[in-house]
Amino acid sequence: MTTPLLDLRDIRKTYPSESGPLAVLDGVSVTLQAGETLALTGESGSGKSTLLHLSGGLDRPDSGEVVLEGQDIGQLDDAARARVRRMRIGLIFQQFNLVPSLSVAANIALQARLAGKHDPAFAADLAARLGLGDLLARYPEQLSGGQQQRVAIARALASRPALILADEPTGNLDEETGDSVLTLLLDLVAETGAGLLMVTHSPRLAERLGRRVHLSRGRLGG
Ligand SMILES: Nc1ncnc2c1ncn2[C@@H]1O[C@H](COP(=O)(O)OP(=O)(O)OP(=O)(O)O)[C@@H](O)[C@H]1O
Repeated sequence: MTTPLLDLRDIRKTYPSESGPLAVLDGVSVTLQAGETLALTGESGSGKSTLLHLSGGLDRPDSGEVVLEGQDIGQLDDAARARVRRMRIGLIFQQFNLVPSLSVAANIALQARLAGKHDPAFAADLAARLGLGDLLARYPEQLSGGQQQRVAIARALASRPALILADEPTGNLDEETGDSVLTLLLDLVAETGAGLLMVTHSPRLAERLGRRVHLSRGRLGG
């Protein structure tokens, strides 16, 4: 059997709250193979972003394993997890986290450069496909929210990640642009053999991915 790209095993995560510990994830297990696309749905506050953060090694579970390409990244220290993230993962979060002092072109190239994988032709192709070709010399503050979101997507993809983690990646785009950006994401997953775990509130968008799981009361259902 091939090693899964991402294997979440019995993940538990609790946050402190005024009314005592809040068990956000209460035994979550799911597997993603390379080349697969998985939609994660669930009500607001159900723990979708928490699960995405754990999958990307931005946080650690209280218990359970986050196994990326055979390695339990929950066991790694912060520096080692940051390295795995830089080299293997593309993050597209709701806060775009663009660097204000860098141009669009430099923002797009940033992670790929840090990973030693910058490919100018690929970066330019991504920018063009995301409709950013005329904006490369601008700075993030000179962009609309939807344009910033597309820069964040280009940056995440430019390093050719094995795993793409996306939190409402088309949330700031109108329906038509969102649909074409999702098409691009799916095309790139198909072209590069990456895996995609995508949070969405939209059943219509979730329907376009290969598999769907729903998070409710700390557990995953189909
Ligand atoms: N750092 C934190 N400290 C305490 N509680 C937190 C923390 N992060 C998240 N929570 C709580 O955990 C629960 C799950 O949050 P999370 O952001 O994962 O949900 P979500 O499903 O992504 O929500 P949304 O769809 O609204 O983005 C919420 O009740 C939230 O208030």
